Amino acid sequence: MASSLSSRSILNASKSRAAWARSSRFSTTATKNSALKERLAQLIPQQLERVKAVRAEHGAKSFGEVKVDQLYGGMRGLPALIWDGSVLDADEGIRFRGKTIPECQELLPKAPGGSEPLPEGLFWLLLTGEVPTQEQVAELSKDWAARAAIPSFVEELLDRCPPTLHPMSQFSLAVTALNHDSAFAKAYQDGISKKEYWGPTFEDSMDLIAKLPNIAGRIYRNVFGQGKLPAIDPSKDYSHNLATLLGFGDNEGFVELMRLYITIHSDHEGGNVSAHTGKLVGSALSDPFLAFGASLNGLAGPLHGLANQEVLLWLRKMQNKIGENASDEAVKEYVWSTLKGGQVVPGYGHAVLRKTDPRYTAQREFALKHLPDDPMFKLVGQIYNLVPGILLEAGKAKNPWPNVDAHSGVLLTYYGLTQMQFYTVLFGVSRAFGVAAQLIWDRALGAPLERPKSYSTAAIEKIFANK
Ligand SMILES: CC(=O)SCCNC(=O)CCNC(=O)[C@H](O)C(C)(C)COP(=O)(O)OP(=O)(O)OC[C@H]1O[C@@H](n2cnc3c(N)ncnc32)[C@H](O)[C@@H]1OP(=O)(O)O
Ligand SMILES: O=C([O-])CC(=O)C(=O)O
Repeated sequence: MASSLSSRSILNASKSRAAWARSSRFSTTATKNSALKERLAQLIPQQLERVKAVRAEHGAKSFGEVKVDQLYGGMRGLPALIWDGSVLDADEGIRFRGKTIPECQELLPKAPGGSEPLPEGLFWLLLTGEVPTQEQVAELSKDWAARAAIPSFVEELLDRCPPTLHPMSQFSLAVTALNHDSAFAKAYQDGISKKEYWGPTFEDSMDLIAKLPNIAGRIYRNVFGQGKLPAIDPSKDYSHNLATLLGFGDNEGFVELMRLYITIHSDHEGGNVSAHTGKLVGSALSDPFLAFGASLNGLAGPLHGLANQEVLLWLRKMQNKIGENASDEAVKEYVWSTLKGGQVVPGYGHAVLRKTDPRYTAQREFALKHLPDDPMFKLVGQIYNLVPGILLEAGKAKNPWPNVDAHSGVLLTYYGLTQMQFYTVLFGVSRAFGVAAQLIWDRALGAPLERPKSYSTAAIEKIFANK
């Protein structure tokens, strides 16, 4: 009785959802059989065979020992996940499907007149391992523009948020609410076969990425009072549209920055907080909106994506305290006072990297080209010359070098996007690319529910009592 009641209420809910969708102005007009989806459909059987072969040959082999310290120490270095889009080397930094950032900058298609890679191409690369053609990338831009509208209830939800609610909380709320129209959730309720999971996951992922500029733009304009949101232009690329929705579409430098920014922040292998959270939540067959909403809540932490906001706050506080054009001695003293106050120097250190983050270097090169004389850029350079030495002297941080977040805020500030509380939203727009690509593959390869084993301290004491 209870189960028939609950299935009736699920049925009613899905009927009213369908009625709502018909009545709302939301509709997906995108190409359903895109070239990207067709290419994936060709690649999936090959990858299934490849994984089967790897497991048959190596499945029973050990990957090394696990130390008790790793359980207490945030699982550093623990081999625990499969993530195909990118791999992080401690010294060299990230490679997207085997390609470094400079290689991606060289090989991926560009906008006419532009010199930074289009993130559409990066998404294609993350998903297929292949560099797309200009035409394939242009089709993706059009597809995303066609899917960009957000349901009116999500617009209302955002419009009702108090401007004091952090932009990342608003972002996560809106992305989670997109689950209302999830193709995967609907297909699951309709009894889709496991073998078909990847199809609606692909559609949801494409919708997710496509709708992020409208969500980000609406949050920005609501919170910072920047006027009415313009429409998406189907003839423009994703980054150009994002820039337009934020009010910077006429600034070609900012548009180029968005292309670079979204490309380099997209993916950082699978163990970082936002990527792993998305994969974990997706493993329960929560749809991509629920999974990526969870990713965003992780990205919103100050030790992860929020560090780009923290860097700017820290720089501003420094300037208030010691003035602009401060001497090296004054900057050093300020850095030491941060450490002595028991705080971290934001933008420095990393859980895996042991050298300067190549994403930092890519942004520095962008700055050298577009804003070489900017005083904040010069301050970032001054800090780069001083902080690693101080962190080494302090003796705790395993990596004294800057990460991606040490540089991004200064570039945004230069172009007039000065509201630092918004910075992590842009990181989130980009991170959707990497998380979505892996969610699609996880469903295509039948990745199981994640459920590692945990231990209590008492259990560890007992295990090693007589050893
Ligand atoms: C996109 C990204 O997520 S990139 C990272 C963004 N985050 C930041 O920039 C925040 C500043 N950096 C940090 O807090 C750290 O370096 C993290 C969180 C990124 C990495 O953490 P871990 O892997 O634990 O670093 P590590 O093993 O080097 O930490 C050892 C000690 O050095 C400290 N440490 C590490 N980096 C810093 C730093 N930038 N400033 C001060 N202390 C630091 C740690 O807090 C830790 O102290 P504890 O022993 O008192 O707990
Ligand atoms: O790799 C990490 O742990 C953090 C990071 O730089 C990212 O997620 O971009």
